[in-house]
Amino acid sequence: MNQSKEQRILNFVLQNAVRGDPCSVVDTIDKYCSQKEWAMNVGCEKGLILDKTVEEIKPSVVLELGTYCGYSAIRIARLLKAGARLLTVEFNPEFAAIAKQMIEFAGVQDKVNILEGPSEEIIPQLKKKYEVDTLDFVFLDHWKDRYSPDTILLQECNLLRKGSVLLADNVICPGAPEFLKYIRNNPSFQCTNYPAHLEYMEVQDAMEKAVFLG
Ligand SMILES: O=C(NCCCCCn1ccc2cnccc21)c1cc(-c2ccc(F)cc2)cc(O)c1O
Ligand SMILES: [Mg+2]
Repeated sequence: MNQSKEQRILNFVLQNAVRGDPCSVVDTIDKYCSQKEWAMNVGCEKGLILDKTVEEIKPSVVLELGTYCGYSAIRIARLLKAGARLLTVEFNPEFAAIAKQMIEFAGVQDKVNILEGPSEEIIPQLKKKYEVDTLDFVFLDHWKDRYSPDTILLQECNLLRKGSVLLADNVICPGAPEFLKYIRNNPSFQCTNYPAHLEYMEVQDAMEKAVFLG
């Protein structure tokens, strides 16, 4: 049975990156996906916006929606302080299996917990099953039409506190118009837009940051 694109990306990392070095894994994925096969990693340009947001917040508890191959999970985890943890949600079992191997190869597995399933099922379990009190940082990178319902669900589940930061990928391409409408008209959020390019392409995209005001 021929390999998936995600398996090819993992194999390229296993053969070309440095085990235990998260930056080399990130750079190797970017090299493969810019030169050989496009893939929906957040990429290096938007990845820098993600890095700066994480470094600013210094979060203890992070939720990522949309693991894919683990690229952004590795970017986030490499910047987390000792004892901080990342919970990342992936509903595609093949992607979750690839991400697990990628995260282990990068050496950040002690900071990362991959939760398999749809966000609408996982989010209500975070407090009791995953011992989360509140979330310091949420990276939204899953189905674009789930960004606003899941933001509402996070509030309903009391998972946000004054100062919790949401960062959403792809608000221009593929786009998340309903999310932008919801979040920018909601007085409980302070929004900032970060124009950028779609990963590995000369196509306009942007990230949206939203700080929960409580
Ligand atoms: O679709 C994107 N991502 C989501 C993938 C599916 C997530 C499924 N999933 C994961 C966890 C989870 C939990 N609950 C429910 C569902 C869940 C995406 C697409 C593009 C893109 C594609 C083509 C193109 F021409 C231009 C741009 C670029 C990106 O950066 C993207 O992120
Ligand atoms: Mg994305």
